[in-house]
Amino acid sequence: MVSSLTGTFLLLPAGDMCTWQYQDWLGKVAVRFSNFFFPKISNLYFRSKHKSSGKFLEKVDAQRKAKYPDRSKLLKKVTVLLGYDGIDDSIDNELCEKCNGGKDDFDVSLACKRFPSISLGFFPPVELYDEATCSSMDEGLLASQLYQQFLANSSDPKLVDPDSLYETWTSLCPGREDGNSSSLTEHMHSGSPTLKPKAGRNLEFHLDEPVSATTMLETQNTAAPMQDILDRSINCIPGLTKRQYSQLENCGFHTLRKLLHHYPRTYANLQNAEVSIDDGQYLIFVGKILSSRGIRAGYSFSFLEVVVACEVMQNGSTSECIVDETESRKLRTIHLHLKKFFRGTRFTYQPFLRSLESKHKEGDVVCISGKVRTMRTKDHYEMREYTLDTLQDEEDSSTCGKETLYPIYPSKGGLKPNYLKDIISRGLQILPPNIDPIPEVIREDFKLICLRDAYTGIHQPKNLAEADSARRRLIFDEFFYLQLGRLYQMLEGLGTKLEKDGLLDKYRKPELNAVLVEDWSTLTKEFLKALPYSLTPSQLSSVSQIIWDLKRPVPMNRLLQGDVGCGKTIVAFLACMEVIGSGYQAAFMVPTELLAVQHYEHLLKLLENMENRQMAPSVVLLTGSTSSRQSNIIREGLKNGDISLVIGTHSLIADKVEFSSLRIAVIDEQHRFGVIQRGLFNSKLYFNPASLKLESAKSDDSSKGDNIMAPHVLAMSATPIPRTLALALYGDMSLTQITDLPPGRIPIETYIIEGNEDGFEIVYKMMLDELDAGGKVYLVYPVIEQSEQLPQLRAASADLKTISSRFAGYNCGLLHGKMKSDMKDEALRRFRSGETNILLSTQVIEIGVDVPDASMMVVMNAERFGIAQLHQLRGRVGRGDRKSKCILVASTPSSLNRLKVLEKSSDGFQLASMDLVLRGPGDLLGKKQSGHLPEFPIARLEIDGNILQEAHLAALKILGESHDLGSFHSLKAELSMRQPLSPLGD
Ligand SMILES: Nc1ncnc2c1ncn2[C@@H]1O[C@H](COP(=O)(O)OP(=O)(O)OP(=O)(O)O)[C@@H](O)[C@H]1O
Repeated sequence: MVSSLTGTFLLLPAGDMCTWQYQDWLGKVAVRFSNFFFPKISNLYFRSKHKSSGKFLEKVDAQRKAKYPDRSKLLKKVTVLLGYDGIDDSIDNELCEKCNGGKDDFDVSLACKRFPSISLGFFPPVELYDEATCSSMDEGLLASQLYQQFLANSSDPKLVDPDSLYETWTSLCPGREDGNSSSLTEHMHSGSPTLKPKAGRNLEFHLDEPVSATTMLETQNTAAPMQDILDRSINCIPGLTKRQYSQLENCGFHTLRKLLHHYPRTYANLQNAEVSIDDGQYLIFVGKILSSRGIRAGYSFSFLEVVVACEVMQNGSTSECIVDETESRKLRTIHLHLKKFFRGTRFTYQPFLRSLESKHKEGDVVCISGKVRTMRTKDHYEMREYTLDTLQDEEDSSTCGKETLYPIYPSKGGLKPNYLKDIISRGLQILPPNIDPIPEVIREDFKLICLRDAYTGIHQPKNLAEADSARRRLIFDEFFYLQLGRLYQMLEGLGTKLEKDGLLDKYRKPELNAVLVEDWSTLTKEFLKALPYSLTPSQLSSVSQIIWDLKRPVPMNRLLQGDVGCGKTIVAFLACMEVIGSGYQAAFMVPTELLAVQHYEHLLKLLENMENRQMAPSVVLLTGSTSSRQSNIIREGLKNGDISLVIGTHSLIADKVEFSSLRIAVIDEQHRFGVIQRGLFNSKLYFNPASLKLESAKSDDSSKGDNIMAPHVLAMSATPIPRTLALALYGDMSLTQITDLPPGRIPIETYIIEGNEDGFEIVYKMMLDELDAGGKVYLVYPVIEQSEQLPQLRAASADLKTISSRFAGYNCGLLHGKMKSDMKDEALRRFRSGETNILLSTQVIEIGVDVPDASMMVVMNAERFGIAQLHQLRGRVGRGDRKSKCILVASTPSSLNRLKVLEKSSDGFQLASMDLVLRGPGDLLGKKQSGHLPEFPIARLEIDGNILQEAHLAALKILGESHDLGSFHSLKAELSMRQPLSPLGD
């Protein structure tokens, strides 16, 4: 094997070797080079059986003037000749074995002497750099520059410590440490002095020496694409070990962006240790370094201990006390022991420890902040979590310790807050200044700080004001890209510039356009005539706005909001009629079968009332309970266009369901559908011109030039979500609100009653009165069956017997989610028709159930429900002209207060806003629905509504200038890096 390989090797001309693409090897070899490789290879060389490898080592030496990759290439060959698969293999096997336990008696310096191409300390100690890091460093632009600096400085034989690599990094990207926000690129462009390593210290750079032309060019090239650094793998952070890298990866920190978006939970406001020092406090001190020692404490364990002496007040006195010499005696000296621990044999080498020690010089004045722990000896404290800043002089110390915020991070996936803090701070150091995709003019207009300052400000704020502006900028970003993405998608669907400008104009001016009833399609007008009531002004204007949208060659994405029972369904039916009247199809998707059946029956009844019955479109019901034979017929009808309107559950989004010419998708209770379900629904609902069968039926011009348009989407929400939330979910701001209730509605009387014996007597008495007066009663329970774990909860099934015997003269029915579909329909039908007078139910009735003459609702264990949910439930009564009551039975006196808001208010918007503030948007939409919200890691919709509005305006401004973002390359790139957005707000 060796000989054959040797043969191959010798045939290769040296020139070829120089051109080989061994970039990835460069990193790998760099990793191993100074730590294991030279001693090991040399060691192996001295074994007689590997004499041939010696020749190649000599060849390596002969190539000493060649570029580094060529030498590394040769070294790799040597390992292969020695019988290993490569350097990795050799290290992982025999070489590591020695490293871990065997006595390594080989004198490295001898090898260096013999082969001058081998220089020790050529690279930073490789223990802390894994292969991945190095190869990615090699790819990274900043990294490559740094790498070049190291190569250029290769003559320095000093072994360097791992931390210093990122010190160098910092010096390449001057950061906030020195308060200087100027950038490397700024230096380059302004022609100001450039960065170059200081002679003799390969990890320091200063500004007064020119760099070579190559470095200059590289640096200039690096300037433009810097914003993509955020989406690079976290292994671009220097100093990350392989273990750290995989730990972070496992916890979801795949990119630098993900890491930097792990925001502090809060900030501890560090105080000067003026009064007392207690265990676990976060404090700030200014003092002088007394000593710095790197200590080898075991075979594979070492630590650095820096002792700092600080003067603090005697307990009980404050700085103001020092007015004269005598008073100043009240000062006492304490000793802080700053400790950093290292595990691993490689950290026990003396050069490493000496180099750590040398970072902290005796007599340096430093500012230390962090968590203190008292030690046994009086006035001695230990700090393991700390930040240390060396002050220029003692005067500096006066500015220290005024107010310093110490970020407290949430832990993630087992990674400790302090560990994350450290990694994040390293991540911040490699951020170049030019990462901001948002143009300066927008930043100025909306008074935003730049992105790099925002990241620094949120993670390492100097004061609360800085943290606050950072937070504002980051929230702005969360909203801005959401809005930009939505609007961009909408513009993409449009053909001409005029149309695009028109759309943007529409969103700039919130006043809505409407189509007069006269201009509605004939079918819509006929259907309107068949209604047993007149539309309320709000319903009428909602239909007119929607029809205006339907006539435009832009897919509508509109949310129809309205308080419970305000009559949204009829508005959606009219929109469907308009589309059908123009020769297209409509789909109406609801979350439950119960609701699908109800809507279907309701619509059929209305269509029956139509004067011109021939005009009535074909309507079908498709749910999970539809027989497969029936489903096949329905699918066929939808495909060939025979069916105009389908009402159904999520069966509508099944793969098999195809439409001939779907033009509108109505999604009732839209937030009840999962993200994936809605995505599927959107993607499949594309108008298919090939199978257009109803072309001849077109009666208006709404379809001109739009035969490849996505269907309009009308989402409805019975949960009256506040405007900010709606805007966040629907960046295009197509929001229609029904603000009035149908006439004749009498406000529901709400009572909060404690569920004790007396309380229930009152409740039963009120129920009996209602039943005697001819009313119908819903009894709502939190659970179906009684459970041993929660005996205090009343259960619907268990209560059936009790209630039936208590109200012997009246019929009771049961309705819950576990019942079969037809049983549920039957239970509701009997209640609607009056065959049953009391319906014991779970929250299954919460959504959309419409029994207009139901006049009383009693909610058991009402404290188990959210405010918005109770409001929804309460909306099941009071839907007709009968005076209705809602009784909320609270099982504990403490929960009475929370429920009282429902007694006072019947305004769904007000109650929902309250819920939003109290519990956040996820809870408002129900726990299962929280995933529907776009990710807002830092923004709080309930308090950041104004920023959302600004972000919307900024997005309009940007797109107004460039519809396809062609003039904003960085923004476009940023947008594409963020999650693709669906038209429904996911
Ligand atoms: N303009 C109107 N005049 C009189 N009654 C109306 C009017 N509009 C709707 N209704 C009736 O009001 C009741 C509630 O309407 P609908 O079910 O559409 O409300 P909704 O907004 O969908 O309520 P929910 O949020 O509970 O689903 C229905 O019985 C409906 O027939």
